Amino acid sequence: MKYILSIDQGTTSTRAIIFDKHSNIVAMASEEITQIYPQPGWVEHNPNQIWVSVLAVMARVLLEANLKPEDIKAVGITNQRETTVVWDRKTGQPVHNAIVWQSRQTSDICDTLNKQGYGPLFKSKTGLLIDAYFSGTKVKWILDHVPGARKKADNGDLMFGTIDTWIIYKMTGETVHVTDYTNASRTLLFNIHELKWDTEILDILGIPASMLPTVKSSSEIVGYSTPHHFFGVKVPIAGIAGDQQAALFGQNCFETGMVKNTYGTGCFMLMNTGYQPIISEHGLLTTIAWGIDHKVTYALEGSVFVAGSAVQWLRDGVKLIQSASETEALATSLSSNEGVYVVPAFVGLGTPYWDSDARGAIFGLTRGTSKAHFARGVLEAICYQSMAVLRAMEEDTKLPIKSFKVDGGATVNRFLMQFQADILNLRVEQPKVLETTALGAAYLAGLATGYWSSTDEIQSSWQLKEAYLPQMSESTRKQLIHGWQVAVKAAQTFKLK
Ligand SMILES: Nc1ncnc2c1ncn2[C@@H]1O[C@H](COP(=O)(O)OP(=O)(O)O)[C@@H](O)[C@H]1O
Ligand SMILES: O=P(O)(O)OC[C@H](O)CO
Repeated sequence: MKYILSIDQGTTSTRAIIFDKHSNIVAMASEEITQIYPQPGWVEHNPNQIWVSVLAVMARVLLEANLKPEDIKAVGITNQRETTVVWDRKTGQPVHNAIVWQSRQTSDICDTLNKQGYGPLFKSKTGLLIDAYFSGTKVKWILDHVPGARKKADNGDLMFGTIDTWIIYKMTGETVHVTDYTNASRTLLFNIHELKWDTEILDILGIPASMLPTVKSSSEIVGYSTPHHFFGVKVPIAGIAGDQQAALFGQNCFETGMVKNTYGTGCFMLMNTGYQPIISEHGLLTTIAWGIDHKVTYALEGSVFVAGSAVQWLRDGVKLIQSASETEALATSLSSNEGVYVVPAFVGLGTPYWDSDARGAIFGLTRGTSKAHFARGVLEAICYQSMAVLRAMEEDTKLPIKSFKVDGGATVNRFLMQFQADILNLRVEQPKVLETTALGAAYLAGLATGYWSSTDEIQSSWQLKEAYLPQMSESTRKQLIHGWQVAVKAAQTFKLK
């Protein structure tokens, strides 16, 4: 019997997971990644540490599963998106740390580009906003700031990659320089309509095309590990996708109108919008869901910046609780929010509000307000914010929501899931395998190598753990949503400058 090994290189850790043909997890290994904060607002990783962590978790997961390297049919790779590595073609060594997606060090470059009026051009070509989040300005920053980098780049001596590209380059003995459609679509350099690197944008940012990887399908053999890097065996690397897109695939959102929402530090929501890109009028990003057999499926994406991190704030900031799981009992100890709303706009508000100056607020306090109201308010806020993203998707696409599937660490909270179903008035589906990101990459690799024959076969092994059904009356739902909208508006009007 053969297995698929997925590498999930995330912001805080690198994981390797082995799956069997029935989508079961056979074994898992993970390793933390050091967060480097050179200046306030900057976040970097050491690319060599990332690569070593990949080697380590691959070895440990095989050991854990008691499998031989020969038992692995194919490897799938999924990764934190947008994070940028630039390295020297001759030495294979990075010229700078990886600049992480969260890092704001290129916000000045973005401000300038926005002031120059480039926003609409970039959006129409890439589906994205000009923001420090995406890779393009990070590459420019490295070329502008690392001594000698620009000259080397002009001579064709530098290579750029997102984390998938970097891992594959290393795994193939520094021979293969590729990425896939999903990761390319997060760089701000890729034309999502023409499906090629955009020369006009490259010129504006001063990035030579010679640095860029070849863009491949998300499900095809892009190369083989050198035996040296996979314990004596040559194994095909057959699936690549950015982590949110991999989760969409792992959740089997194969049809238009299917949505997944991941509840972690923040929430990432993606909706399959089919074969045509939809440019949002409500602050959503247009992105590539996957490309298979050179046919591309698109998605709309929206994010809630503060979700589980507001629960962490209850625990570590105001110290009202000792563990995240306490919030569930606290929230259910009340029969309603009793008019208390928490707006956790700690870093501004994302989709569809887009108000970076907004700050958090709590409304409706009375002498009877207790920590239960705070806990309930925080959990409710995650659901109201997710609702706002979903409503934006509905308005942009005019599509009915075919399914709403959830994953991520906070989905263990049953109050949260039930309240989400109630507020959306929608069935909320939680899968048995919550490692949907790694599973998505495994599916992509397995499809390319005949391990699974089709998405139909995959669908037959996808298992539902629990479906939360809406139970709230229409009038209560309306009243609660109205309260939230008033609270958000009030939070947005509180500006000290
Ligand atoms: N029982 C719970 N109730 C509410 N939130 C929770 C619970 N357990 C974990 N969380 C939140 O989920 C987040 C962790 O989820 P995870 O998917 O691991 O996040 P990430 O991948 O973003 O690090 C944390 O922010 C934590 O506060
Ligand atoms: O590493 P994660 O799971 O926090 O995901 C990061 C996202 O891909 C950033 O866009």
